[in-house]
Amino acid sequence: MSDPILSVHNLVGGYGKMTILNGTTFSVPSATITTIIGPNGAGKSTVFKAIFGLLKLREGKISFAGRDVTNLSQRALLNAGICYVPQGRNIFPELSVRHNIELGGVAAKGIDLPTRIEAALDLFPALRRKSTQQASTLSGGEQKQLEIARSLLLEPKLVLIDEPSIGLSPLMVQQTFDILQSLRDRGVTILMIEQNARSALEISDIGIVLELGQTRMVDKAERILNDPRIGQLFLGGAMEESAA
Ligand SMILES: Nc1ncnc2c1ncn2[C@@H]1O[C@H](COP(=O)(O)OP(=O)(O)OP(=O)(O)O)[C@@H](O)[C@H]1O
Repeated sequence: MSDPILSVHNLVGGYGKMTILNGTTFSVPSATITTIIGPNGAGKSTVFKAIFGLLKLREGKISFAGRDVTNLSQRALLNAGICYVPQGRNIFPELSVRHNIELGGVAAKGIDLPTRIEAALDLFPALRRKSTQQASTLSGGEQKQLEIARSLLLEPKLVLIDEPSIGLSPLMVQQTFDILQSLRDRGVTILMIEQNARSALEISDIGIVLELGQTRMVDKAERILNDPRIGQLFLGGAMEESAA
């Protein structure tokens, strides 16, 4: 496995007096898909907020591409090559598909925006077909693809993507995961959070199990998939259910 592009070490932080991250530590190898799984409330989204500078840490260190990026601003993190696709729908419904993609790059100086938009559309044939339509007319899966396309305009090295499969049909989930795999094959590192644990681990290189703000397991995704303890860790046996 390649060297880590991202390392988080002993992260401690939360909301007000509430501590959510309790010494979270893991590394993400370059050009892999790494998926974080864990029960509701484990702190998965909070880790992403910490990495993307949306949550000030009380302790810990985040290194990216050999550089300390702890508590940097979002602008600085975007410039460093990290982008973040949050949970839920985050598009501008009234604007066209193309215009939504363009917004991913407008703040950047000195980039060839039309070329980057074309490169993003090349990866998403459905978006190309509908590029002049209002984004509100896209299906849920296409809207998620639009968010991913927009996030690529700054040519990130690392994409943080939080539960991309929520609300999507199994076919759209598979299409979205296919896109993540093709990005990985182009050298982009993907760090994903997924409740749809089995499907996500099946396309991942590394799995991380987070519980109560602590890393319980980091291993090859295949080993996590086959680990009998995972069902128990999932409080309700999410893995067992999906395996049934
Ligand atoms: N802005 C906030 N203010 C206060 N508490 C919050 C905030 N965001 C999250 N929390 C709390 O922090 C804890 C961890 O939340 P987080 O969203 O990181 O968990 P998660 O593992 O991503 O869960 P899920 O799988 O349900 O999305 C939860 O108890 C949640 O209620």
